[in-house]
Amino acid sequence: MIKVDKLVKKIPESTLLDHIHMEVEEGEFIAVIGPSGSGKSTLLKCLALREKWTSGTYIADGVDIFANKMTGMRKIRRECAYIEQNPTLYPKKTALKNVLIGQLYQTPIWRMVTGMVRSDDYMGAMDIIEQVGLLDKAHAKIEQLSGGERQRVAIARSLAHGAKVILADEPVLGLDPQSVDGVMQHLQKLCREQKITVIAVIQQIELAERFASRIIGLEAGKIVVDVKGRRLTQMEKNKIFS
Ligand SMILES: Nc1ncnc2c1ncn2[C@@H]1O[C@H](COP(=O)(O)OP(=O)(O)OP(=O)(O)O)[C@@H](O)[C@H]1O
Repeated sequence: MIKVDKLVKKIPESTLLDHIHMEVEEGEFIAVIGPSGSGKSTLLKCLALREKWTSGTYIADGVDIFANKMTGMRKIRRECAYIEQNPTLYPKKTALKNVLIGQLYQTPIWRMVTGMVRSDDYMGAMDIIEQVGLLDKAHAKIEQLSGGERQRVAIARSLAHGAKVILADEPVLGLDPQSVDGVMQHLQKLCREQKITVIAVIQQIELAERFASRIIGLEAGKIVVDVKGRRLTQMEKNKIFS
């Protein structure tokens, strides 16, 4: 579904990503791990086209993104959602309103201007809120929600926006253990049940092993470990955190 080949990201002083090759299937839950400064966030931003690539090829669902610039970029913008650590949400609006705002991207302009919400938009947003386990918080304002719940609203908003791939940058950093499990469980469920693809930067190896279907280890901008469906060996951990 996604094929990245020879992705290089350079800045004048150094090479941040060095010949990254990855093939990602629909419904995979990939945890990207690695030491600080190894290029994890840069990788996610490059996949979301928030960072310019120095070179490389990027194919999504058979579309060569850089060869078909306009359609390719539109496809990535629409289908690949980048979720920051502290996602920007409207604090005074409810979880439902925030998700509906995501959905409005797919709504005709006149509806956005008039603010008219169709009942099927409302139902769709509620369905998505249910998928991330926040039905009981749908009418709560963002400022009343915990960090983990806000993360889940951001995930729901990107799904409402039509995302098929969620690129989450440290979605559980700084959350309490219960919220960490809640966010990870819901990401896992989206992959398994909705065939959403998740690529998330996860700092703790134990969490990556418990929830992700695949672990990619980065070190100095290179993929040094790529394993599916199993724990890391001590040797693999040493390779990443040498
Ligand atoms: N736009 C930029 N200009 C200059 N240096 C950058 C830029 N973006 C990232 N870097 C540097 O590139 C390296 C990789 O950054 P990145 O944020 O991708 O690492 P990371 O693995 O996500 O780190 P952390 O775990 O600390 O968040 C770092 O040394 C960072 O300082």
